[in-house]
Amino acid sequence: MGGGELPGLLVNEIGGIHGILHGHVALLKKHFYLITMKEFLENRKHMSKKVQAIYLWWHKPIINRELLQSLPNLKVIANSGVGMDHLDLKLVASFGVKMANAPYAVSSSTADTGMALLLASARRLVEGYHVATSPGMEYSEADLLGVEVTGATVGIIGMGSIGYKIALRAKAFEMNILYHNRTRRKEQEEQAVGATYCEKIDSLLQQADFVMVVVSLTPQTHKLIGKREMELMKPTATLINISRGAVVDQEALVTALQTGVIRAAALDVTYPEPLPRDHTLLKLKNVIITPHLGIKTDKATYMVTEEAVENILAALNGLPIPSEVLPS
Ligand SMILES: O=CC(=O)O
Repeated sequence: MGGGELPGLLVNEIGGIHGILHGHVALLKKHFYLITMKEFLENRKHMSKKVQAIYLWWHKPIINRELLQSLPNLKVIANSGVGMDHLDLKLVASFGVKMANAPYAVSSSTADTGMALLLASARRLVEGYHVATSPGMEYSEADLLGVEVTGATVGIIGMGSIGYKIALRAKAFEMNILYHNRTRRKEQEEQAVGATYCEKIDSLLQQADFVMVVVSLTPQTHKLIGKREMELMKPTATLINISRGAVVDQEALVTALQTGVIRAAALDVTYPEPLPRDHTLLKLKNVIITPHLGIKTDKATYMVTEEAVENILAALNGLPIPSEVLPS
């Protein structure tokens, strides 16, 4: 069995779709005795006492009451990303277990995903790809006319670390920047990226050519962007969502895209993920969808593991957890 004195870390699997990447195993093994869910389930009695921490990779393993009840020595659950909507925070806290996310590691790569979608939609990259790779395909010049990004207005909803990095990038593209956030950023921070605060989301929606949704999914932000909000947007505006699918009312979005209420959408997140094969969103020409590419770069995924290691070690040593998440 092995494991020595190292604290036991439960992970869903190594490799595969829901498993930590092989390149991270050495880093984790330096600090922890790794236990996969398969090993745990095969030898539950022995393993359950060893587990002191869980590392969630893409929402796995699934944390429920039964699992929490079976882990008497569990002290902390560390997430490999920033969004914690997949976890019942109150339930976990009721077991005296701490939680942490990884906001620093993900901010640049996720902001890049947002900008990539903005540019791809503005300049009709996907339609252009189909034209270029289908010789003989009929199209008119007008079919590929895009929207000029320079001088356009981006409205960022959610100005946390990812939103701020989007503003930095938008500034480099000479865009006008509006933002909405629960709390206003400091004046120096606004000035550094040239961002203007909109206290009301409505005024941002009315002015933006590109609306970028970056908020976390909470009961307060569920379907934050619905029919009413889309109708406030300009008919020439594009909606970009890199947060969670459920922040946007997807039925309302389909109608808005079909009836010209808004120009286009670019979505890295949907509900469910992936969408069923026959979903209308997959058939609309004015939509770009990517499979939750968010943080997925080699560097960012490694950094989330480093951030998780830091968080877990702090929790196990009774020190303040750098990115602790508390139930609200
Ligand atoms: O989706 C990615 C994250 O929550 O960091």
